[in-house]
Amino acid sequence: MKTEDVLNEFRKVDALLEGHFILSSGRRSPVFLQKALVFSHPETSEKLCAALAEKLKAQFGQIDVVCGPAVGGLIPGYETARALGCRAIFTERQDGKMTLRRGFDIKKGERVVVVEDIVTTGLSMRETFDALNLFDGDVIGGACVVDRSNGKTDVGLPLVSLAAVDFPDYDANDLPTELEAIPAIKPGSRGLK
Ligand SMILES: O=P(O)(O)OC[C@H]1O[C@H](OP(=O)(O)OP(=O)(O)O)[C@H](O)[C@@H]1O
Ligand SMILES: O=C(O)c1cc(=O)[nH]c(=O)[nH]1
Ligand SMILES: [Mg+2]
Repeated sequence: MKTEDVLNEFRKVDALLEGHFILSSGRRSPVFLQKALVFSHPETSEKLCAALAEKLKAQFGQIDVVCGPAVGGLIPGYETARALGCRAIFTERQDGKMTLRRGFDIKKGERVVVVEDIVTTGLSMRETFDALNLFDGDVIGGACVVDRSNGKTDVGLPLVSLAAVDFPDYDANDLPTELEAIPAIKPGSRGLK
């Protein structure tokens, strides 16, 4: 699948939003990919994640465990694991800190990949690597459906993306006038009370 094919899946379900958005990192953007709308269609999720799994196999070879960070990584993580025929686990935030809970374990020698929906600054991916590195097993890399940094983000390990785009984002204290004029909304779950 090409980047345009992936973006078309977002357009089809009106999930390529325009406005003023507060991203997980706190940065602001006039564009937001509302992945939850895309992943509410199981056949679309299956198609996207099967394509991502092919890229993962080509990059990493054997993969034993896929970890999808909650909330956004849950569905793509599970669906990619299904395509790979491996185990699916997830991390979640506990008092804001990305954590592996619920009795999930990673055995020595198991090769683990983190699958995110979206990567922008890569902070969530790095936090997930840190959470997983407290366990046995080898965290070998990451993947995402859309890389909003167009390949520029360094997550510290190899990163595979199904689509790479260059959507603008800004420091909250340095907004263009057209964004300042629109009230900001925060669609993601980081910091939710
Ligand atoms: O690369 P980053 O700058 O970290 O941004 C990407 C992260 O932002 C979103 O999560 P968010 O924390 O908004 O919550 P969600 O998973 O509930 O959407 C998305 O699911 C990624 O995890
Ligand atoms: O950076 C983010 O938080 C982010 C951007 C985006 O387009 N979609 C999303 O779910 N999160
Ligand atoms: Mg997330």
